[in-house]
Amino acid sequence: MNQWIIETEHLDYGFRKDEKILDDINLRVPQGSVYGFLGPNGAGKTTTLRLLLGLLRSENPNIRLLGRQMPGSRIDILRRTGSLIEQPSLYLHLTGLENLEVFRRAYECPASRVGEVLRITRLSDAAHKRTRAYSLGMKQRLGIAIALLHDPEVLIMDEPTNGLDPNGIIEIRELIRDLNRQEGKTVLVSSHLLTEVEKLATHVGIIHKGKLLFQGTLAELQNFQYRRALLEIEVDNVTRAEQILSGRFSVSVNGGSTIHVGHTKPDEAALINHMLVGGGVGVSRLSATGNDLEKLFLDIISA
Ligand SMILES: Nc1ncnc2c1ncn2[C@@H]1O[C@H](COP(=O)(O)OP(=O)(O)OP(=O)(O)O)[C@@H](O)[C@H]1O
Repeated sequence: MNQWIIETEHLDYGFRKDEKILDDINLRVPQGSVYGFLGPNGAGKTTTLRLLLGLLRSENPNIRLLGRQMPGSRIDILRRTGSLIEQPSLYLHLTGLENLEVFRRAYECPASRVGEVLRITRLSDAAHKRTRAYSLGMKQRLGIAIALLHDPEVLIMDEPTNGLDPNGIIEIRELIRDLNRQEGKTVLVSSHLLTEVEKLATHVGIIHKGKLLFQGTLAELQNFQYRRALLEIEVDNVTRAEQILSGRFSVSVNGGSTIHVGHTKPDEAALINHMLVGGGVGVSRLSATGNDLEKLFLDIISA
């Protein structure tokens, strides 16, 4: 089978004839990955995920999940795919366990699966509590538990941490990590939070205004970022600092007492500081700019 668990080829979509909400999206989600699908509000994340799941119909559906074509093999695909799009639909007057039991019967899963998904989502202790009394994070985890009932190979989640407090965000992050590493699930998860994706994803796709601006491993994204990173250094002798560093680094003087050193790797800051101080230059400030994903993301979308 193809190494891509989820794949789209030149996927376009518009809600009306003359609009393009999605423009030439070529998603490549590798088997075993946690793929962070990043983009600001309105970028087209939910629309893409709905198309993948057959919840929206494209005229030109070049979509493959698990090596099968959507929507032609929809039933087959959905048997092997779990999803949480927006809020889970729960019966609030029922307990967590009763909710799971309703869906378990509907999906015709073995009875033993309920206890397993409660354990995986760390809801065993709350199983007998009415879901009305669940926190938002617990409701999300129960939604994920429902999505896991039929033991899918792939999980597709749309902004599962939206609206959660920091603790709830950490719990969902840990759950996704466990699902990937311990349960072997490939996970496609959308988010508008770069910091979240950075902590969680092995692969990243960045979407903006319906276009996929970047796709690759997290390391590739970070390499791209380092090429753009600058070290900003405040020194007491700009001329001397430039002499010391320019044989080895790309240095520019930024007026006054500040120099910029480009193309530095994260571990080179200490070496640069050492070289300057060793050469008799006083360093009063040394900081990395453009060295976080947030900045990189802004660079990409404004390019
Ligand atoms: N049912 C619909 N009818 C018409 N336009 C829609 C519909 N659903 C979404 N859109 C539009 O499609 C674009 C992409 O929306 P989408 O929900 O896919 O973005 P998103 O990246 O998921 O953002 P958000 O996080 O805000 O949901 C937006 O401009 C949105 O207004």
